[in-house]
Amino acid sequence: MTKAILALNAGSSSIKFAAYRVDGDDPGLSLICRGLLDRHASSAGFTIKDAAGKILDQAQSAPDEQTDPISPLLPRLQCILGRATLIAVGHRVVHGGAHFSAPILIQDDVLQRIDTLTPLAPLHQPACLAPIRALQRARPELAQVACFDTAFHRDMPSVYKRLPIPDIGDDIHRYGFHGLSFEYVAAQIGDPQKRTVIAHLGNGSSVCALQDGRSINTSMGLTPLDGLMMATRSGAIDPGLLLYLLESKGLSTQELKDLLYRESGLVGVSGVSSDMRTLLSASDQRSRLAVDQFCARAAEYIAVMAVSLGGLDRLVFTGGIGENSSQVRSEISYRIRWLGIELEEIETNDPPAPFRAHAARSRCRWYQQTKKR
Ligand SMILES: Nc1ncnc2c1ncn2[C@@H]1O[C@H](COP(=O)(O)OP(=O)(O)O)[C@@H](O)[C@H]1O
Ligand SMILES: CC(=O)OP(=O)(O)O
Ligand SMILES: [Mg+2]
Repeated sequence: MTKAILALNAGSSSIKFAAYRVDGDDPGLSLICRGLLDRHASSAGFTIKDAAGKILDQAQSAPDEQTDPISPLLPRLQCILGRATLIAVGHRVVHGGAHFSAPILIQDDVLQRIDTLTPLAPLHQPACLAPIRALQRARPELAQVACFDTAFHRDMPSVYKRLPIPDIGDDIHRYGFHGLSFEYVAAQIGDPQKRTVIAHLGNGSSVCALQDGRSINTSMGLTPLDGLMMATRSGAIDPGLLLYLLESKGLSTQELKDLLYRESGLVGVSGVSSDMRTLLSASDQRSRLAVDQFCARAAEYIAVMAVSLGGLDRLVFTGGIGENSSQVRSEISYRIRWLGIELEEIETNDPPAPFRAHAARSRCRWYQQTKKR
């Protein structure tokens, strides 16, 4: 029997997935297909491509992703898998809280614990849980495994992990997110002795400082609301503003949550869109300001990470914006040119695919993860 496994990454604006054939007993994996289910209103739909990038299946309108994002895709996926039998699914789960710092087989108690973390990641935990529950109903025989974004940051030193507040609970500290992405990039680029900052710029954005291949600091904290300005999230903001809005402007907790998680960031400043593609092609002042602010905040946090590392040897861009927008990469790099880095695009096979190096006239090397959808 040919076996296959599915990897699912439920992000805040998309679900990405990839199916792999499990080859032999010594588990080698070969990519069968990969896909993207886009939740943006302007580009909603899904695409499935084979390993060479050829489109195998496509539809314009996204399935009802809130209630059941994945079941409508299953028969289409099975068609592509042919006679290969799907045996397991690995899920990216954004918050692992204090309980989970390694992948775990999902059983009812695990599911409940993941759900209790919803207040700490309200855009993400429900988006991660929906496909897990849908697959439990549709394919109860499948093994489902949760892999946590927070796990990569578990050994951050106390100076960056601790929140500067009194002790109010062992589980209240900075966690950091996008860990699966950072871990993958770290493995791909090698040379762990280099002081490296990875900028994951997507619908959610964060940066990570890597020393000896491990996370020592990152811009997100207890929740994925901290740090950089994002598509719909404010990022770090004066905590006094929150008290003022609650006390003096009469906002309810729900209104405040919506404001910070869904109505701020690129969409809040531009008043137009949360999608960087739309803003880059717009010419109005507010869209321009939103892009400038996004780049300025990203540059500021890269500099913060460089302080944690005591310098910077290498900067890596990844995520939907980081991979695809040379304009954003250039604008950010211009703002941190004083760190002694210049952006010069060169193509090289070193480091290995899927990275393309941008390098390196002075002390820093730049990488871009190439499009592989
Ligand atoms: N060519 C592009 N230029 C600029 N931004 C892009 C481009 N392609 C995708 N993006 C941005 O990437 C974002 C999605 O990032 P991604 O990391 O894929 O999302 P998620 O956080 O949901 O996983 C989109 O909202 C869009 O703004
Ligand atoms: C943690 C986070 O912000 O994830 P995403 O980029 O998928 O929104
Ligand atoms: Mg993402």
